[in-house]
Amino acid sequence: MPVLEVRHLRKSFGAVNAVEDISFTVEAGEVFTIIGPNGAGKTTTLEMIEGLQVPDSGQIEFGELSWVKNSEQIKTSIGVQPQSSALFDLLTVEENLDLFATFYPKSKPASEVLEMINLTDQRNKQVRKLSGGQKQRLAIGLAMINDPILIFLDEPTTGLDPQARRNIWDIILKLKALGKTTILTTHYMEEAEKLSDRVCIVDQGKVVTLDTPAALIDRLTQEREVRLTFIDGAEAAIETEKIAQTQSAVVRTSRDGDALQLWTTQPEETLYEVFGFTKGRGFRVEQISIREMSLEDVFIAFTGKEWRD
Ligand SMILES: Nc1ncnc2c1ncn2[C@@H]1O[C@H](COP(=O)(O)OP(=O)(O)OP(=O)(O)O)[C@@H](O)[C@H]1O
Repeated sequence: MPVLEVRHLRKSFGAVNAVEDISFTVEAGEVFTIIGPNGAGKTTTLEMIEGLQVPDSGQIEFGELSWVKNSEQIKTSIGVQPQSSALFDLLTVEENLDLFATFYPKSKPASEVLEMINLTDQRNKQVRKLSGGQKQRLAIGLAMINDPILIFLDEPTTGLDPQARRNIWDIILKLKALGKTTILTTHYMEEAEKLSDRVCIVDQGKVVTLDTPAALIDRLTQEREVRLTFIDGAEAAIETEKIAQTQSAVVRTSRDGDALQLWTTQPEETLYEVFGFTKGRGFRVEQISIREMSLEDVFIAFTGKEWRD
């Protein structure tokens, strides 16, 4: 049974249709990521699900529970890390956790949460003295103090350096290992691709597509881009391009000096042919790379917009 089911959500602010029609289900234990351009309606969608905004229409169900009938039960079983977290700067890390624990009838021991977010050594430090990454880890810790089954992380890594981002990824993976369900929004495509079981792309308040990262990429194209450069210069590239163009798997080619790009639906076959030819002619290949299509290519294909990083 899904832990969350959202059907035909709508929300307008005056003339702005922030959310036009959003439906999806989230299964237990998955990392479900919502991505989309600025203003696509991601935060409004999350806030409606989190009970912070009332939808104009549509249904939100947590298993058998709904906000209308079971708000207290839902509040104890979800954890929310909003985009801008309210941490108490003059309290220590542990005092923040202890304080948040008092908001719930049942909570996890602070020491367990500190371990999860890797802040045990900083437990007695005032929040104002923490780094940006540490503050963000604490914000996630506060979202898990009530031991929720479903955790919402709204852009948890925005503005962090690569190492601090990876530390947050570790927490998300630990939550997954514990069987928790995470709903994530992010502006980092690499993050969506690495962490998510499924990705939901929203644009202009609607779901554009929803699937596993691998399936989304596969659906977009079976092509791979092969790049070759030659030690023997442009002549080798020109001759190899001619041979490549005779193959049915090669969809198109492009050449710039001694660099050749091939787009092929069967990279392995294409490479056998190409190397058979270059070996026979004595052309030496200097570099070769094969690029898979990425989630970023999918995003651009579905929304027509460049990704902002
Ligand atoms: N309280 C509000 N009053 C008026 N308009 C709002 C309000 N909240 C959101 N909007 C508008 O609704 C649209 C969707 O906003 P939302 O914050 O949900 O998008 P988002 O996908 O989360 O964007 P971002 O990636 O920039 O955070 C935007 O046009 C936004 O300006």
